[in-house]
Amino acid sequence: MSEHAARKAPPPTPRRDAFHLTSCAPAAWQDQSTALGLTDVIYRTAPEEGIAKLSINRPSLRNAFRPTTIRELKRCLALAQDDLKIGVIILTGEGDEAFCSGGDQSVRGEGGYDDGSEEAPRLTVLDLQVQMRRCPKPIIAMVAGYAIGGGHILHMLCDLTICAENAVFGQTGPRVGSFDAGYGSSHMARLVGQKKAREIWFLCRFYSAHEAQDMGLVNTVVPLASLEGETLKWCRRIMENSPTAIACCKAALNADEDGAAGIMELAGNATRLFYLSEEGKEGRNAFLQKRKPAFRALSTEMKSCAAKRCNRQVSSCCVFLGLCIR
Ligand SMILES: CC(C)(COP(=O)(O)OP(=O)(O)OC[C@H]1O[C@@H](n2cnc3c(N)ncnc32)[C@H](O)[C@@H]1OP(=O)(O)O)[C@@H](O)C(=O)NCCC(=O)NCCSC(=O)CCC(=O)c1ccccc1C(=O)O
Repeated sequence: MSEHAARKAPPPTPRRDAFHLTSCAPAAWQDQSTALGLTDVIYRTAPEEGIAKLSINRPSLRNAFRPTTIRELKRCLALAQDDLKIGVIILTGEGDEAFCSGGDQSVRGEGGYDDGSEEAPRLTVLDLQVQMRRCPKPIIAMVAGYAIGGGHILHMLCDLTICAENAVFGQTGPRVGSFDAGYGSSHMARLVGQKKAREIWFLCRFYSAHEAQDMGLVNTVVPLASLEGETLKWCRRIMENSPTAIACCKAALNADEDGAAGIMELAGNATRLFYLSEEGKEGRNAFLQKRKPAFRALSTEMKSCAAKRCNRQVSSCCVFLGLCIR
């Protein structure tokens, strides 16, 4: 085997990781689009499996988005986020030609995109980007064909990207008089590094699926015919794991890039978990019962020393803080 081929060969799957046994079978999708009155997006769910699929439905325009598309994507993402049965969300485009070719240039007006459906034309895709970052559930981009411009940024903002061999990635902003100075720049640089990010933006070249994988833009490349099966396999594996741990991992991985808003997401998870604790509930109960809270008297008889430094019984607060009061 040549040195190059050896470098390219996928590492053997460790035997104790049964990922290769996870099913690639088609999902039993339920199409919710008609009930929701959608025109630009198809919203499907497989509730038994906990998977939702949002698909941009403008294939004749390579799935370019207009304000209506973004509004529908935001609505469907909110539905998937709030649906307790859903644990993982796929974002894709209808057809094999394109994931998304970015903003629909035919409705690009003076101050933003304007298809007559919004009061004030603006760049509503930025709201969708923030919503994707804040969604506690993993979002997987399933990319066939072109992911270009604002469409490329949407795939980058997904937590994972599974793409077909026919996928093509790139920015065209500086060619068409646009740029994304937000996540489209900072997050790209985190994914591919500063030099490569400058190359992508300054040259507006297109990159193949394997080039994108080598740059760290995508997680895996599969034959087009296997794209949905492989994506479902990743979804099913995620669904086997702890949703709270995954939500906290996502918030943690976003936190440093998202500043105070990122820390807030992570900290919100900590507060929610604290609400579930005896100590958290005691504060609420004491207020409602108009008495002084007895935080330190809680659970002393129930918990043994987590630090295993003594055989004493300690309060839940000491267990959490790792304190051992001798
Ligand atoms: C994607 C292509 C490379 C595909 O090429 P090809 O397969 O040969 O197909 P075509 O014949 O070109 O296209 C078929 C048909 O679709 C129309 N079309 C394709 N893309 C668009 C589009 N983006 N807008 C409108 N129409 C589109 C095309 O005109 C054809 O129509 P016909 O009537 O049949 O002729 C190629 O299509 C291509 O290069 N497309 C343009 C890609 C592009 O430049 N996109 C816009 C980039 S800028 C952007 O997305 C900004 C987005 C935004 O809102 C934003 C703003 C500010 C900050 C951040 C953002 C953000 O993050 O998104």
